[in-house]
Amino acid sequence: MAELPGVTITGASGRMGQMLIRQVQASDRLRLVGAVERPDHAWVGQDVGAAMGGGDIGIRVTDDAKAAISAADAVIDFTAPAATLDFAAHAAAAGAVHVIGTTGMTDAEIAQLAPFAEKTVIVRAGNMSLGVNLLTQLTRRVAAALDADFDIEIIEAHHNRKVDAPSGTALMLGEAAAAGRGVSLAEVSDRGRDGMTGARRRGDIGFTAIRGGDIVGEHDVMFAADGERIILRHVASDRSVFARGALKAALWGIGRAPGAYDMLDVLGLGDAG
Ligand SMILES: NC(=O)C1=CN([C@@H]2O[C@H](COP(=O)(O)OP(=O)(O)OC[C@H]3O[C@@H](n4cnc5c(N)ncnc54)[C@H](OP(=O)(O)O)[C@@H]3O)[C@@H](O)[C@H]2O)C=CC1
Ligand SMILES: O=C(O)C1=N[C@H](C(=O)O)C[C@H](O)C1
Repeated sequence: MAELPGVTITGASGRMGQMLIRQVQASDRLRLVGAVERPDHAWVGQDVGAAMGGGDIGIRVTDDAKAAISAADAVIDFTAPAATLDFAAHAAAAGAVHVIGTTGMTDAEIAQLAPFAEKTVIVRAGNMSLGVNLLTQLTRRVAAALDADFDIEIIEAHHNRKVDAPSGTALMLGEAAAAGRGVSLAEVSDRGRDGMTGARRRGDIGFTAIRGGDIVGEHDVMFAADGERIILRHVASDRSVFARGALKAALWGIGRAPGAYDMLDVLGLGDAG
């Protein structure tokens, strides 16, 4: 019987890294072949199952990302922007599918991925859940149906360890709303209100970030007009929704032509806007 496709997980000790390892171990379609952490991390050299508090699973955490990615058909990467760019170079050289969940990347960092997407499949999304990707399509439709009498506000809430704001999901939703309105998000984005801001500019898309406790990820898209409001909401209560999407993306990408893709491609939602 042919071996299952092998997957390497970067940022193995992280919140998402551990969730991804559990999901790959539970999968009957993928097998874990690598677990990467940064040099000097306490987990390096340990069996990743034991490091996570369980029994040995036969995969040692390594700081040799190049070797671990070369040994895999796909790498699933929820880490940090600089690390993701390093892993992209290794994935492109090895022809491994690179599933990127990392958020907080600047436009310049995202642009640096383009040459790697000529060599391998990159699937990148600020949120890998089915629900949020569907919500982007709903947001786009509602924004297209309403004029700028409806102020669009995106409110996101996350745990107190999150380092980037607005969340990657909030930005996806902002892009969807802007696309629905036929405007550029860069031109209408209002991210930082503090002090004497002046009245709200008609047509702006506003962002608010809440950080607290162990909130997994919550996003509201509010369309507020005089006398009425529409609120589209997604609540993630378990990180497995992101991990399951990432595994789906890895499987979808294996054997596909190189290119830059997102979860709408993976989920077949691309034409629903
Ligand atoms: N797209 C999506 O669906 C989702 C995206 N995310 C995003 O995923 C990212 C990670 O989130 P989360 O798991 O909560 O964060 P964590 O901080 O818990 O995990 C990040 C992990 O990446 C590791 N890391 C950072 N740099 C390197 C490196 N150079 N080499 C190897 N490992 C490295 C960190 O190690 P160390 O601790 O030593 O720094 C840590 O283990 C964030 O950008 C988050 O926004 C999260 C959930 C869903
Ligand atoms: O950091 C997180 O936790 C999350 N990050 C993603 C984002 O920035 O939108 C996705 C999810 O909301 C959880």
